[in-house]
Amino acid sequence: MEYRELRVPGAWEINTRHFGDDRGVFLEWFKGALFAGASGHDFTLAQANCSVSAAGVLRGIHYADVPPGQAKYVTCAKGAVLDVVVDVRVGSPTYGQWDSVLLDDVDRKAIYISEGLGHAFLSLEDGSTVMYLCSTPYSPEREHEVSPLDPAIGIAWPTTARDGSPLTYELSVKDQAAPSLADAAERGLLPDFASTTNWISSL
Ligand SMILES: Cc1cn([C@H]2C[C@H](O)[C@@H](COP(=O)(O)OP(=O)(O)O[C@H]3O[C@@H](C)C(=O)[C@@H](O)[C@H]3O)O2)c(=O)[nH]c1=O
Repeated sequence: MEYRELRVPGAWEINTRHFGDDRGVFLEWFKGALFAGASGHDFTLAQANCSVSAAGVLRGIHYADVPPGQAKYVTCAKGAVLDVVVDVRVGSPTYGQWDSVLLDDVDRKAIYISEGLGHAFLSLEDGSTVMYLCSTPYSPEREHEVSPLDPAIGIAWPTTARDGSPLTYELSVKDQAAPSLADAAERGLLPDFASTTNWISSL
């Protein structure tokens, strides 16, 4: 396994090692001790999620109030998604910046998104199946969203699917109504960088 910190500090790309044989393939996509050693983040599993999305489905940008926040360790078991991390931590040196990792059933990478960061993904194929481990249980009243199409963030979402066909973005009603990053900041909805990093280092 190889770990690479992304342009947004607190987010990592994880490259997995594949063992292929006549039966198919085997791989480890999460190893707690190795990951903690590489990243300094001691990930404790509280919940595991799965979502299945048609091509063009765009979920996010989502984040949870810190503390405790919700760290996520994400992979794509089937299909392909462009997975994006956005720095929504007010006061962060990389505030408003984003980075992405292609998660698919070929490279079988994973991405880690620490507490206080925004997370979104776009499905590039029908039936894309995203599996993610969460550090805290779902708490709807503590979960927030920022528009994934906010031009000030400027995420370069792909316009074509894996097979080259054009994509029409499909967002939930909640995500369609999500504020811009600037609006969320003005309304005091965003995590604070200093308290987030203090909280993580106390874990
Ligand atoms: C996220 C979540 C949703 N739900 C329910 C609430 C709702 O009825 C239904 C669909 O929820 P949502 O529309 O919020 O699902 P979705 O838009 O897929 O939300 C997810 O997006 C990605 C980008 C993330 O990072 C996740 O943490 C999560 O926020 O599932 C749970 O029961 N548990 C959960 O952990």
